[in-house]
Amino acid sequence: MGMIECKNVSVVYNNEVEALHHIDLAIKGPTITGIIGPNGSGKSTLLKAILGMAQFNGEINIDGVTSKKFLKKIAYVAQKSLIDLSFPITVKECVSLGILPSLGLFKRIKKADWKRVEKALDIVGLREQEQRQISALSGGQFQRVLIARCLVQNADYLFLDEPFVGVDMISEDIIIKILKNLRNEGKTILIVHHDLSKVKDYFDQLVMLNSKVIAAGATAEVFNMQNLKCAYGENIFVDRGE
Ligand SMILES: Nc1ncnc2c1ncn2[C@@H]1O[C@H](COP(=O)(O)OP(=O)(O)OP(=O)(O)O)[C@@H](O)[C@H]1O
Repeated sequence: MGMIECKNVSVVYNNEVEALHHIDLAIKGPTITGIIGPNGSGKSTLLKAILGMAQFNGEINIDGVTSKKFLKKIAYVAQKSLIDLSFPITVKECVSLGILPSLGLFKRIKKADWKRVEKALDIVGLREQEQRQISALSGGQFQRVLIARCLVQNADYLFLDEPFVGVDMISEDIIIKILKNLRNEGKTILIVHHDLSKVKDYFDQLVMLNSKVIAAGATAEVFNMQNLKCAYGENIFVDRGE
């Protein structure tokens, strides 16, 4: 239980940008695994490939089964920039969307489900804000709403893309504590992350990317100067014109 395997996975966008190059990985849960690497190194693409949102060559299995059959078991929070905050919906309604994947077509949300929504709002500390519009929240509060939605979904796998960007320290602390609890309950959590200062505190495993896998494994073994230089070496920024 809790094994994500990528075998010889490559992703090429528009026949020209090779975002991932022959990725071989085995991530064993329960874990909070950080995916780090410079801009454009394929971090988001790796999550999207596992989720079936990016076309790939190679093979991706979860618990030994092709990942496409697993989509219901993965809760996913995309990069914040991709989410429409102006959508007119309350905090509580937004969290209740996490119930939909497990709900049959045209079935209504039951009382017990609303209780789960309320419990999730308690955990992220937003119960008192449940009737507010999401557009009125701070970045950190909104990220907590998205975490609450994942809690309601009760997925075995949780993928978060840059969850701490534009998030205040209090929210970040609340979120990381929740994630550590989830890991301790047996979940497998993958986080795309760019702030290297927190890596040792947050992640028990790391995948260091630069289109290829530079290193992967326990944070204590992978997070060293040699690997960092290999992943973040000067040339990559120049090559990509950034
Ligand atoms: N939909 C797309 N179409 C074309 N090219 C894409 C697409 N998505 C990503 N790319 C390119 O693929 C490469 C990897 O992108 P990706 O977003 O996976 O990297 P990243 O490491 O998550 O970057 P960042 O840290 O900037 O978010 C980049 O060169 C990017 O420009």
